[in-house]
Amino acid sequence: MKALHVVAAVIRGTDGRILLAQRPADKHQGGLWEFPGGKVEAGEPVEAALARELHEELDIRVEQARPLIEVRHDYPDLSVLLDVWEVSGFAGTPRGMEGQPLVWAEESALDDFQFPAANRPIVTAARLPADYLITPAAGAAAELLAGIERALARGVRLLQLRAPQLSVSAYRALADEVLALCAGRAEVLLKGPLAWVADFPAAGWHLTAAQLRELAGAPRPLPAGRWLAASCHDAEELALAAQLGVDFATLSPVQPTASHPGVAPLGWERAAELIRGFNQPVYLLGGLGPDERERAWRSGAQGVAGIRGLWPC
Ligand SMILES: Nc1nc2c([nH]c(=O)n2[C@H]2C[C@H](O)[C@@H](COP(=O)(O)OP(=O)(O)OP(=O)(O)O)O2)c(=O)[nH]1
Ligand SMILES: [Mg+2]
Repeated sequence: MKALHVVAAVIRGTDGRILLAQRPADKHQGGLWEFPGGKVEAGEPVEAALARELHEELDIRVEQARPLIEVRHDYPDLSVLLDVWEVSGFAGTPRGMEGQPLVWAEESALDDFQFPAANRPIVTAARLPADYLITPAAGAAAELLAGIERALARGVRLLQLRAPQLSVSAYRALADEVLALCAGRAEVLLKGPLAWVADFPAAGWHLTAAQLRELAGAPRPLPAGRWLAASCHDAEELALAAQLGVDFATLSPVQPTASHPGVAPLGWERAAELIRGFNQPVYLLGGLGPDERERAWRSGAQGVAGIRGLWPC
């Protein structure tokens, strides 16, 4: 089958809205909305292709960009590798140089647009931040709550409430408080038995690798509007996560960690290779913090997950 390498851009305005363009009716995936971009030419560096396509199609000059996600998709007639970058700085005012309609869409309104089938993971990646905070496995409920409040003040937008130090009833009570505190400010994923899912309708769910294995072959246990993530450590778990339809995964441990001294780390190269085989956003985890965010992006990840550096002491 014909294979295409395409570069596409999630272009974000200063108000957070995202620029979409409508594909001409007579082209492949015609009439659908897309993230602006086009074919990478033979031998052309991807970043150069990004700059060229956005200049040709929108008359803008890219000033700030970082890799967001790579998506592989097989259409019946064509297989595409979409190399998606987030563009957060540009010069000029975008205009449709090929006559294509443009629209600045709110993140929350992206579901109202019809995209090509390959774009689902891109929409997910566009909605997720670069950092995924996991709460520390020590401390009383009140301390965790105070820490989360400080993290919110610092701009944390996605967090996993993990508190193995608490009893079941203390965890569930804390979950209610955390969800109330985070409402409208950050997305919260809980950990625990799937039997609890209906008790916390505002929460997403973060599955352990053991839960993933138990769910093998089952349908997605949460509706599409609620975040579903899973902890993965190898290709097999990533495959189970993909099969279950998770929105994103964590992949660990990338580096040695004090909390899991006996576990061999994946290392950066293996992590990047595993990410290439998985079509949804991945947060890298294990001995990482904001200092490794850039390296995580270059490895194909959405960003970093963790406590260190993200948890405000
Ligand atoms: N730009 C872009 N292409 C996408 C998206 N989703 C998706 O499946 N595609 C597919 C559709 C096309 O098969 C291919 C992009 O090719 P294209 O026709 O836009 O390439 P181009 O801009 O270089 O166009 P042309 O000069 O060849 O006319 O990738 C998306 O969000 N943005
Ligand atoms: Mg194009």
